[in-house]
Amino acid sequence: MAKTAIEAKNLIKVYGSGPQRVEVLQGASFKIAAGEKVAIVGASGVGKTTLLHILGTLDRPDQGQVFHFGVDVFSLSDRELSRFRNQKLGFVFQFHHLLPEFNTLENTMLPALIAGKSVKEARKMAEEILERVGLSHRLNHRIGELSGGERQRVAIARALVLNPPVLLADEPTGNLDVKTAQEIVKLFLRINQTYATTLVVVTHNPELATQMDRVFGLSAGKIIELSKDEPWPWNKPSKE
Ligand SMILES: Nc1ncnc2c1ncn2[C@@H]1O[C@H](COP(=O)(O)OP(=O)(O)OP(=O)(O)O)[C@@H](O)[C@H]1O
Repeated sequence: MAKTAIEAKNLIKVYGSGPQRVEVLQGASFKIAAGEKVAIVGASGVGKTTLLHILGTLDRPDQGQVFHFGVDVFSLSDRELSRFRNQKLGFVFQFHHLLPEFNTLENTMLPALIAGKSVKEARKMAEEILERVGLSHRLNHRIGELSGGERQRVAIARALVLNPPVLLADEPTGNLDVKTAQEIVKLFLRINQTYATTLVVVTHNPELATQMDRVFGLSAGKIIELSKDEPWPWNKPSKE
């Protein structure tokens, strides 16, 4: 059986207090195998981004644990955690968060430089992954000179430059037209096949969600595994 890449145990996360109190996660637990592709879906505001940030150690749960390949990540020191995030996780955000004053190549090199690679090594790694995502002809373009789909591909290349075992993506097709979104879906599938990268994708896009191995629904603070063939609970027609 495949190794467990990510295990979430009884995650609890509450924002605010008094009337502002929102119990976002109320005991979310699940396991994701190494090399698996999982979508997280759910109604707007239900807590998907919060959950993804906790899985990616960008935010901490109030209670519960997250293990990446058996490592209890929130038991690491801040320094160890930064290193872990840089080397073991790739992030793709809805609004790509690229640095506009730098070009495609420089943006992609950045995680490798932070990891201590030489400029020469970082450049080679960035060029390789940019070729993989079909951007070899845009290396010297600044971010503002790229299309939405190209920017998202730079963001994916940057997330993958150190070949992390886990890629976390938040609405990666959210701002793209249908055709460009389909290209990004294909790219994710190719990356998963080529590098056996474990993929966790938060999305409202059914086309992306149903291409994953499993679909997790976040509802009332808990994770339920959904069948890909039935309408998801919040999409069911109302009985009235
Ligand atoms: N820093 C915060 N302080 C207080 N409340 C917050 C904070 N971050 C998120 N929330 C609240 O927690 C809930 C979950 O937010 P989250 O962004 O995780 O939802 P989501 O499922 O990703 O939503 P969407 O699909 O609309 O992007 C929302 O009700 C939101 O208003």
